[in-house]
Amino acid sequence: MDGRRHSVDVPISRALVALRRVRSLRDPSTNSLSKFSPLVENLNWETNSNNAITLGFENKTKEFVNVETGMFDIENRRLDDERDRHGNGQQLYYSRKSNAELVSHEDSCQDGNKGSDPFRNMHVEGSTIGQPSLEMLCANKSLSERYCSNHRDKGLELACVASSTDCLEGVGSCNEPNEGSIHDEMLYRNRYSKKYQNRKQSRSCRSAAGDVLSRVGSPSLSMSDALLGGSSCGISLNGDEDADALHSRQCGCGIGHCWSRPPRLRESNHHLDAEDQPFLPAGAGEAHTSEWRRGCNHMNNGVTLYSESPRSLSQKFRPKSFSDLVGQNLVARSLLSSISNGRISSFYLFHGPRGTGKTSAAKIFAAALNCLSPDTAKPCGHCRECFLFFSGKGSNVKEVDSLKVNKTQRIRAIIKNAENSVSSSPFKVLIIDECHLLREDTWATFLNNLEDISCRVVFIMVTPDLHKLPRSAVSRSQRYHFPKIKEADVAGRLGKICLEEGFDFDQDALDYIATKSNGSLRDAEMMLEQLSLIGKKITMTLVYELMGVVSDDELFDLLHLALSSNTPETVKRARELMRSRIDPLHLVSQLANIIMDGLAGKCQEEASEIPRRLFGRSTSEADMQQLSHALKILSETEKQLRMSKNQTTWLTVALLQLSSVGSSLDSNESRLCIKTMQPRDGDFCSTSSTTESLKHLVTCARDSSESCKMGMQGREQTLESVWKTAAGICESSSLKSFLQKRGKLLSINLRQGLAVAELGFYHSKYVSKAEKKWKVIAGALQNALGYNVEIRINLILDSAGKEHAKVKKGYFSFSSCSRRLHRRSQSTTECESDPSEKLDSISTKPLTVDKYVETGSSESGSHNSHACCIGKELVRTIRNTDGNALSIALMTPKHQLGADKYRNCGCQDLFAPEQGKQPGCFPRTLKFQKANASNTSETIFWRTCLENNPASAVPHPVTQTHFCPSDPVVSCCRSVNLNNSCRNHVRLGS
Ligand SMILES: Nc1ncnc2c1ncn2[C@@H]1O[C@H](COP(=O)(O)OP(=O)(O)OP(=O)(O)O)[C@@H](O)[C@H]1O
Ligand SMILES: [Zn+2]
Repeated sequence: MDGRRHSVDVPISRALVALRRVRSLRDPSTNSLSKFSPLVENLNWETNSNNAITLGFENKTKEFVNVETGMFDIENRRLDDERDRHGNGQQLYYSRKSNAELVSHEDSCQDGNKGSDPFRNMHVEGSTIGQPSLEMLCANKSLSERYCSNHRDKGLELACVASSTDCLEGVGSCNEPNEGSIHDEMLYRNRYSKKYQNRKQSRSCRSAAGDVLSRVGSPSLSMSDALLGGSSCGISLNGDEDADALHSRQCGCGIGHCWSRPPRLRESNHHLDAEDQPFLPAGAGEAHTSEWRRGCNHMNNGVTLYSESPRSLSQKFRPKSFSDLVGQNLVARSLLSSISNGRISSFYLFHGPRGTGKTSAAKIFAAALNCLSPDTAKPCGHCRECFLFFSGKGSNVKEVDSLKVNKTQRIRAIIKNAENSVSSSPFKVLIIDECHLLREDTWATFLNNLEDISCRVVFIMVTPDLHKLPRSAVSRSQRYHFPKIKEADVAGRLGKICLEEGFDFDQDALDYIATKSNGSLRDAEMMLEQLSLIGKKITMTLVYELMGVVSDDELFDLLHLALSSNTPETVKRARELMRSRIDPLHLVSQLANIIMDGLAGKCQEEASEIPRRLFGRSTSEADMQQLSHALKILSETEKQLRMSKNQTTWLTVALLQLSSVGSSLDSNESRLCIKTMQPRDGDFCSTSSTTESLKHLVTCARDSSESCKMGMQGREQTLESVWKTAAGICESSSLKSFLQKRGKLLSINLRQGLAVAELGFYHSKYVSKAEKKWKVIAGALQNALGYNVEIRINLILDSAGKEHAKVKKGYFSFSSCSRRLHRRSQSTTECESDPSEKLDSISTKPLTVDKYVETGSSESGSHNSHACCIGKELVRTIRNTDGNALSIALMTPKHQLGADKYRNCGCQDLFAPEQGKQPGCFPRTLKFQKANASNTSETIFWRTCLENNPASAVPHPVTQTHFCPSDPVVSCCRSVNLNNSCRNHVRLGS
């Protein structure tokens, strides 16, 4: 029997009993299982053919993997060796014992539990653990049949099919009198998992065995896990406040001094060597080991080491060799050749987008560094080092939680321990994932020590955010960039996975997933997994449904309607889509993608079809312009949608604007519209496409062209619907009906997150009523739009300058005052980002029309000529930088008033005193000073931009209001700079 593995066929219940006994073998003096740790470590489980599980108490052995069977094959050697050293100086030996001795051992254990220390005088040697003895130990033999099944057929080394409760029943029958049952233990642990953490420290041995046992009860338990319950704890948790749940599962051994035991049989017991020295200091944390192991049952060579099934496709198909790494050939080649050339650096930095294989590559590289194979294809997966690594038993490679090493002492200790623990293995490798989370001082300590680190210690830091790392760290590392994985590679990998997993699929669907994965193979695998769980064939429709995106056909349809200004249908279709499933943000990005493809069609053959599908004919330069304009609008809209609560409305607004530039249906007329929009020096200067479009929206309202009318219809609808929504939000029903009947939303102008809403009321008394309720109205609009709102309340006059009950379409509105409502958070940010916005945010106070200054300008022929396209009469309002209306200029002879009016209010003609001109007679260049204005920056200039008299232009001070009556749209530019171009502007009327 010597030199053979000693395994006995024993039903699982008995095995549990045996383990339970082990659990009960605490050293009463130290509450530690240390003396028996080898017993636990060397438990060997196997299935046998008669529905039983073999439990073997092994001696320390020389072990290797039998590649054919995929099993551990352990050559037992008698270990007449000192296994442990008890605290009282007595030595504990064990190897084989007669059954009788074993029984007495058990008895003594029980005795021990009753108070005496059974180990003190124990000397177990040369005994054979046999079935009879275990049967004697097992209280309930019949349970064994229930709990065990033959898993060899399934290629599993060990899996207990019994539920954990069942297993516990069996165990329960063997409860020691003075120990809580495992059931209790688990309940306790479940309920008080936190407390358990602390408790664990004091009674680590007991919980360790408990761990082993509880995991035996789990259907997903792997043999290796059971074995690793002890051996995987490369980190001693003793005294570590950071002990985490992972450790409660993994590091069950709690055998504090198993690390400090002097190494024996170094060559033959490699994985024990690993434990000889704590590679990491207490609390450094070891992460993901179990995850790594979980994925290890699909090694390249087909060796199945673990029966536990991986939790996800990602885990299952985690690359185990450089050849498994997809799309990172350059990195793989470089790392391999550094190994073959023996040029190993002590600090590697793997960076790149998420899910591109950085962590996997780090592990593969670590394994390759220690691989003993003479081949260049490393890691081989066969040699002892590879086995230890992939089985999770080795301790030469550690993955460290960056949050847990984030202390100067810790990182120092890690380095020190790594140095000290260098053993027969070529390298000690530390992988620190998410290393951008390390603090500056941790980095500093690390870098300071880097020079002195042994050449056999290798650090691999992994991060997706290189820019968050200190420059000094980056420059001292061997840097490897992991680029996004190409779509074709992702699709190829998905195809392989599908074939291997037996999924039914359409290649189109996989291609689409690849496109959507943004170069992250993990994202693609996750998506594939979700789709596979639906249990149908993986098709495009399924992908669309799951992703909440619309099909290309639907997209083309919608885009075609929008671009051809088919307003009613566009609105209808957009609503349908958004009502059904689509996320507006998704839709915007899909539309943008199609347009980009269409624009790329000029150079890409396959994409050239897109404009054709959109415009229904071969495309012109104008179409391309329209597409690029549409793209701008969509990109603006995307930003707005992120801030908006009312995404559907804004998306509809955006769609209706897509046709606003150079509609292919009616490009000439449309260009007319655009022409009126062209900003000139000193006029509008916003480059925002949305603002442009909204200007256009307003401009088109006055334009009689057919295409503009079509667009107008949609815009009116949208404004109406926004107004309706806003009115609906008002609580008071009288206000609701007042707003609906007496007012309307004339325009909305978006500007840097602020929606300037022009409201029109048909009578001055309504205007004053609206004035009184401005806060409620602004609040309602803010809710409806999801923006900070500035409202401008306008009196709508008819063409004869009279107030009237109903406004005619296309007529001009007159500004009277302005209010602004800011959401606090946004206004703060805006103020910080843009000084000019500070001025805006000041005006959160109610604003009043402080002075009306009327001035005649009859001699200005250009006024009238331009006014004709907006109505016969024109009133212009001048506002100060706060948006307060300072003056209103009525531009018709009928309303001409003498200069005395404005003189009365503190305004004066700029040149009149010097040039002897009568105030009011020189309307081209006038200076209005706000009454009682103490701050000269509030000086407002009103300049008529008569092209035939440029000399009338005054030099612009830094802050001024600039009117340009030659523009049919009344404009007020604030904060005009010296170059005569606006930094900011407000539209006063439309
Ligand atoms: N290049 C790749 N080749 C093969 N599989 C990959 C690759 N990249 C990612 N994967 C898959 O994605 C999973 C996660 O990969 P990994 O953790 O290595 O990515 P990562 O770049 O480190 O991501 P993160 O930065 O989020 O940690 C792997 O288990 C594997 O299934
Ligand atoms: Zn190897």
